[in-house]
Amino acid sequence: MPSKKALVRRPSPRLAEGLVTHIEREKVDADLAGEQWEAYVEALREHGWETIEVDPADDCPDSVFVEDTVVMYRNVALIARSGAEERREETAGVEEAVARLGCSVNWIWEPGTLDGGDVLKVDDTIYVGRGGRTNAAGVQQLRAAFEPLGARVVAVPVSRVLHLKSAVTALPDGTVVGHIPKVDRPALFPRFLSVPEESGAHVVLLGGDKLLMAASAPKTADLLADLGFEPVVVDISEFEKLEGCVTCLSVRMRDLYA
Ligand SMILES: NC(=O)NCCC[C@H](N)C(=O)O
Repeated sequence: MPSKKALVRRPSPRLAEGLVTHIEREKVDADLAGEQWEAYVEALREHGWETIEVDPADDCPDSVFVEDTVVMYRNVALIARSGAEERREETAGVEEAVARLGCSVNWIWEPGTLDGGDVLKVDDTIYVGRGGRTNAAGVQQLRAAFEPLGARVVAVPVSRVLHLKSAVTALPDGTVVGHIPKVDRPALFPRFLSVPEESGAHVVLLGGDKLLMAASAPKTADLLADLGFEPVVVDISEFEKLEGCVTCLSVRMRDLYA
């Protein structure tokens, strides 16, 4: 049975200073964010995930968005190099955590930039968003790291949102879901389902038909339930104010060689 481990990282006391790029800044309630983070972690645990806390990075406001720091494929952890310089110090603790788990570690190097939020895996196809945070050299380095291991890397333009996974994610059957106004090229995905809300495009596969989703996408939750999936809903409003999604608050590790 595949392992179900997930990296998470406690919010920094400086969370409210996190970056915003495509939306207006709104005041973040740090206490509420802490409660929402605990509930998110609990939802992962309740569905069979062993959560592993990366050492906190209190000086890095965006460190809770741990998914951006590393891309996992099989047993290899590719440490990212964010397109936002402010986020580059976040990787040190993550590197230690993945090494402790026995992963092989590889790195995105200058001049490459890549955020984990730009990488969507659907079986052995790895879609990578070329956008504000991931550049062409980052795409090439991702290819060089993972194609020899059996992946096919498909580059996708991203201009309307922060990351590829802010625009699209995938259901357990591989269908890509996205809110059309935010997706540059829906035709690049072989099976695409349009959803009625922007945050409805963000699903975390918990196992089986269960999908972790944000409370801000009730119509999409209904649509997906009607298609036979089981939405598990968490409120992440304080992270959404910083352009965070359910996907970016953890790194799911399904294929660890352990
Ligand atoms: N993968 C993600 O969706 N990450 C969200 C990162 C939000 C953070 N405020 C940032 O701008 O980097």
